[in-house]
Amino acid sequence: MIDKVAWIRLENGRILSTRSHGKSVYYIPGGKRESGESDTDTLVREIREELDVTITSASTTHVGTFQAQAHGHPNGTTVRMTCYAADYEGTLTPSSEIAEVIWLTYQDRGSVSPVDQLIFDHLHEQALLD
Ligand SMILES: Nc1nc2c([nH]c(=O)n2[C@H]2C[C@H](O)[C@@H](COP(=O)(O)OP(=O)(O)OP(=O)(O)O)O2)c(=O)[nH]1
Repeated sequence: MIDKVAWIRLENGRILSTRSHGKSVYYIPGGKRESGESDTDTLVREIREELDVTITSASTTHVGTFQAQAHGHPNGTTVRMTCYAADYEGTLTPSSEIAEVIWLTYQDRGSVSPVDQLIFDHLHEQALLD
């Protein structure tokens, strides 16, 4: 089980997503918990690493926890994404490992990983994602 914390950032009915160099599938920003870290610790650290902005810890709101086959891993490897909405400070600036930052809608569901498809379904049902 891969344990990840992810940032659900919705603006104008679109969700902030990233694509790493050499990949064709978009990911919701976030990453793996390191030992002893809280959800918020992981979220703040990973989002600073990926996008050079500071998540406002006090604003984090749990959106849901979703799990599915981990993209790019052998069959049977599961990724669990604990998802939070949160405000941030700074200017979104992709790190060198990120090729593209993009705002996706539900129409892009076919271009995201299996766990993100579950998240897209949830957000669309809640009328948060266009
Ligand atoms: N961040 C993120 N990871 C995702 C998403 N969807 C999805 O299947 N994953 C998967 C991809 C990998 O199969 C799995 C774990 O990735 P990995 O173990 O290769 O992660 P990594 O070394 O790059 O670690 P990290 O930077 O994310 O902490 O997480 C997503 O939307 N966002």
